[in-house]
Amino acid sequence: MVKENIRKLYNKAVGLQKWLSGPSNVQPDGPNRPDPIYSSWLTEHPSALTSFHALTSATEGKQIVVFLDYDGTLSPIVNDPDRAFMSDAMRSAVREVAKLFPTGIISGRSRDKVHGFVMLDEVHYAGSHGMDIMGPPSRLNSYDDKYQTNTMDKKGNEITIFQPAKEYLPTIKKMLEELKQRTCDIPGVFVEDNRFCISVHYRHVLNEDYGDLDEIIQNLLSENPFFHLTRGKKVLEIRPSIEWNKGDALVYLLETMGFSNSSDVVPFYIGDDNSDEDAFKVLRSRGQGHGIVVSSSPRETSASYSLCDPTEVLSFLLRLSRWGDTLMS
Ligand SMILES: O=P(O)(O)OC[C@H]1O[C@H](O[C@H]2O[C@H](CO)[C@@H](O)[C@H](O)[C@H]2O)[C@H](O)[C@@H](O)[C@@H]1O
Repeated sequence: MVKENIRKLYNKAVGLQKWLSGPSNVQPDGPNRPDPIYSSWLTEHPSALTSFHALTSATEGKQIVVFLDYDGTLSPIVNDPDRAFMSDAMRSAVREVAKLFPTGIISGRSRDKVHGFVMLDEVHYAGSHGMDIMGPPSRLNSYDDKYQTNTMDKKGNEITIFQPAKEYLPTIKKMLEELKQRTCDIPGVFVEDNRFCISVHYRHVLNEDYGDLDEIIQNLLSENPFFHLTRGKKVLEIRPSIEWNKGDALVYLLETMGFSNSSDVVPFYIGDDNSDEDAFKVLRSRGQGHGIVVSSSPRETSASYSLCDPTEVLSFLLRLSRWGDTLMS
């Protein structure tokens, strides 16, 4: 009860601060304008950069595994989803990290699209919010064989593809076409095919048209009751209602990497959006590793640490690889 009241007060304070600072995102204040609410949030979710020593010293003798979200984490949020490119510096930092620690990228994008942006063969990919995983070769029999295929990648390496929403693909394709057709008269809508889920971007939709878009989506969902809606940054996402999310993908990848029951593994998960909270929750409930939320304003999160933006993510990854290098030498 007391905890609940504190949470309500905290939310009110955050709401009040957002209202005072206008409609745009609250940015962390520079050194000249200390932001008390952000500072107080940082005491709960310390910067992974300033806490780097604490974060890594507890990993001695253990295997670090790195999980990364894509949009808003490895690339900045931009107006055009097709142009959310990753910088060469970020790519090289991820490559260096992946040489030292097993690394997976878990994105809401389709697996092919996120691979196309990242362009690294050193990492494992999970697209469609974890519903399309390309991981190490797996003989895991706790997962249904009908969703798991052992195959070879383009370079002849053994891999496993795990697609727990496989049977919904034909319906998703129909829904995608329906949505494109039904929203074509609403200026600014962008319907993105993420293979096992559909992203409906409304960043460029006028406020007065939003109601029409919402109605179209609600109608489509009532015609397809086995699907539900989740929300991200100016995006509505239609997903099959299976019990599978980024947190499950993290567990699956850990298992296929050979760390299923290991207490000697420390997973780091870095992400910025609502869907990443599923992974933070898994780490918290397993009492394992560290969730690191990318956010420049206070928000409710199950992550323990924070980074302000992708630039800080880059600094963190560079530091991690430098630190990892010293361990190897
Ligand atoms: O799980 P993620 O890798 O973070 O993907 C989540 C969604 O990210 C993309 O949309 C977001 O980023 C766009 C580019 O910066 C931005 O324009 C959009 O407003 C954001 O919502 C992506 O386009 C979606 O498909 C992903 O599901």
